[in-house]
Amino acid sequence: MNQDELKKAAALAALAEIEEGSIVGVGTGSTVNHFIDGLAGMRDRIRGAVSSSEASSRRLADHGIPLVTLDDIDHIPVYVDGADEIDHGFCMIKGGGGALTREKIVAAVARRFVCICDASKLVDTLGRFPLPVEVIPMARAQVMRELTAFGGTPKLREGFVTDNGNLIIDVHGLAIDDPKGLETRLNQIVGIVTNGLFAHRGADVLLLARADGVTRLARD
Ligand SMILES: O=C(CO)[C@H](O)[C@H](O)COP(=O)(O)O
Repeated sequence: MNQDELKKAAALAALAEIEEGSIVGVGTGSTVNHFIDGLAGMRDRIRGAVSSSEASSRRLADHGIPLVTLDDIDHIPVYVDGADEIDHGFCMIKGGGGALTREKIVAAVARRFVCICDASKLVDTLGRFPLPVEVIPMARAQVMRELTAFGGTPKLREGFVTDNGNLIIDVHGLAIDDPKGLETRLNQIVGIVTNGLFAHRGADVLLLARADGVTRLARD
């Protein structure tokens, strides 16, 4: 199985996590695209979806899945999303697709976060994947100086603008031995909208695809 086939296997396994008649929280990325395609097959059994990006919204709409906004609801039973890295405590780095802010917002409204990954995403320590941060454009130089002081090497994602009209800076070389602490400290930097550490709100369930099948792991 290649990596995309593994992503698809994890994504389709997540369909079993969806509650009948519910609103589904939907993340962003190539793994989630497989999930959306699978969700289309059960669209008559859900009320609709809350999307975390324009790209996912378009794909959901193309499948005829009704879109719901957070103004219309007060909770989501299940949010399904991928990750760039996930550790054994279910803390994640997300934002490789640049949708981290809306992903964090939708995840915050969800009762359960179901993370769908191929096995290459499971790591002992987060940080080999550069940490994305979404930044207000006028603050970019100052934020880069602050991120350098954290010991990382910040690089602007050239030619990329988020769905919110902001920039993404990818921070290379961070040793993330305290994901919750770093998430909190990065949140203090003025000009950063969101950082890609999902540690305080980590995953609750991990569906991890390997060549011999998908394993369901639940947080204690
Ligand atoms: O956080 C994300 C998008 O902002 C994605 O979940 C993450 O980048 C994983 O993407 P893929 O499923 O394409 O490997």
